[in-house]
Amino acid sequence: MGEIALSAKKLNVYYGEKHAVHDVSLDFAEKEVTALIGPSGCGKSTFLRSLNRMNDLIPSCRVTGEIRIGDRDINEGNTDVVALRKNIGMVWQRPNPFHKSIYENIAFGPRYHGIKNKKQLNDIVEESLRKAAIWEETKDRLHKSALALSGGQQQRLCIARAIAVKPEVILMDEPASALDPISTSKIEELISELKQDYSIVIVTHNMHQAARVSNKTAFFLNGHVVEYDKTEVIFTNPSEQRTNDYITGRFG
Ligand SMILES: Nc1ncnc2c1ncn2[C@@H]1O[C@H](COP(=O)(O)OP(=O)(O)OP(=O)(O)O)[C@@H](O)[C@H]1O
Repeated sequence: MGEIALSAKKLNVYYGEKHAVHDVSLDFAEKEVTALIGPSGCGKSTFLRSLNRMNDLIPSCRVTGEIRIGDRDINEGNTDVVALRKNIGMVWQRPNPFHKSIYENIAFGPRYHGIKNKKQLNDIVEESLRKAAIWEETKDRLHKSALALSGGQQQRLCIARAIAVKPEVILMDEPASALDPISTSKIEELISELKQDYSIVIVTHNMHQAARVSNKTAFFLNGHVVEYDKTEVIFTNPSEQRTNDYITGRFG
């Protein structure tokens, strides 16, 4: 494994009395894609959201354990959560562009974080859209509404928006599940490109997708991680019978 970008240690997540994630410890390597798979309700999204403290927004939610990035635990009280979410970006299941122009969707984050220079903002917009493989489709309509883009284009725009603030890690919660097959394959190609620069953690229901895009896979069941290994091992020679049963479609 390369350098560790992000690490969960004995992470537990509760919604009131409901214990949704049990004692999960996982290391995510720099510049690798890690897929989180498992049946509906097994805690994948809850775990993913805890990696940049998105669960803080849910009043009943309580988290124990550590999430380490570098030498810091993000669950410490003095964490700057805005800076944290700049460093660990998020792409959601449904594309959620702001009701603004394509340009403003991308420039918003860098501007919020203090970049005012117009040329610098222009460069960031172009670079982010290029990296998200949507520059050619948008360069002549940068000041038109982002909502006029197709769903697949909107999702690539949302990826560009996440990239624009220069994160180290990008979290993706089923980023292609609302898209058609062509848009899905564009997102998958993009993920393969992006891992040259970022660590990516992706929740997916689609096992073919996990097998295609990820280096490592964690199999979740009832809030526990049953098995975590190289993706090829999980899909061809898992150690646990429950992993084998899941990937061969016996349940879930
Ligand atoms: N906001 C919430 N309040 C209360 N319980 C919740 C909340 N969100 C999730 N849960 C519960 O926590 C458990 C884990 O849910 P989670 O959404 O993390 O699973 P998942 O594996 O991502 O499922 P899916 O694949 O269907 O999205 C489930 O039992 C779910 O009902």
